[in-house]
Amino acid sequence: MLNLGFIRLSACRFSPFIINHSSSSSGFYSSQKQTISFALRSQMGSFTTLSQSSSRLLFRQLFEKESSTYTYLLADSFHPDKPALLIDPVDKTVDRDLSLIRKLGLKVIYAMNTHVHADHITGTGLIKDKVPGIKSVISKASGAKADVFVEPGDKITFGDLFLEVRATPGHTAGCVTYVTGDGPDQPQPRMAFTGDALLIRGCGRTDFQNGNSGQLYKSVHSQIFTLPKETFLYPGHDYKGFTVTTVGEEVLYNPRLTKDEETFISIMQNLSLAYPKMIDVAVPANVVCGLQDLESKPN
Ligand SMILES: N[C@@H](CCC(=O)N[C@@H](CSS)C(=O)NCC(=O)O)C(=O)O
Repeated sequence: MLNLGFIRLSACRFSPFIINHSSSSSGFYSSQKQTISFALRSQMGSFTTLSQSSSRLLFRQLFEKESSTYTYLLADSFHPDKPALLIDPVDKTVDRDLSLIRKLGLKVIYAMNTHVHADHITGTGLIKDKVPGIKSVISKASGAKADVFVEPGDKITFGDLFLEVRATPGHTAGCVTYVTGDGPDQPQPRMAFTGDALLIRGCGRTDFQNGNSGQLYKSVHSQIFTLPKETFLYPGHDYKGFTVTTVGEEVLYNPRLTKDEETFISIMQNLSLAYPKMIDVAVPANVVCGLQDLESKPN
């Protein structure tokens, strides 16, 4: 088990305002530790609280419109270095993302991918060119190049916060979901960055890159649906304008994954989706960290 850092406990401060994540929208700021006291929770896991601690976790959901991809920026804003990471950066929006990171005074230490993408080129290679010392991260099972290879159960630490790695294969063999830490000083409710394993009211397709519908069904059920129902789920894409969901919502309303496994496999076999337009360019680039034209550069 890899632990990429040291986790320290820290004190919490409390500020009395109301936040309702169930109606949150893109770019909303998430919190570090919402207290459970005075909380109202529905069956779907939407969550309203009348008090919360001030924000250790700085969180931004960023969008790349051509591929409808979400990139996520997370940082420990209480730590003196403000260490930050990006999940699933896109080549076309690297300058925007790095400019935001500079403006917020963050030090980005990891550029992470949930999997080898087929529809866009990762921004990781460009970011490595522009940010000295940053480390690229991907799962060992992906077979792609990176500085750090993660496996299920590993922790990725940034300041006093961390992400846990869960294997969610099926869209690709190496797909992982990054979940915020479990513990009193980690953001509550937890947040899971599901890549293309789970989409809002959908899931990743399984018809290329060693996709496997049965594996996707089992991994989502065992690694995502077992999280607390109020856990926020942030997908790698959305094609309908949605931004966030919860475990509770998807367990009730996901039109594919609420079915039994046999029906799910049949649904997936009959999706008849067009192949991603960029697949022949994107996959070869992404297995080398988006650096296919820069082979002399480090990964
Ligand atoms: N039209 C887009 C690709 C759309 C697509 O296939 N999305 C993937 C995730 S990116 S590989 C997917 O799994 N979709 C599932 C679904 O149900 O839509 C393009 O040409 O790039």
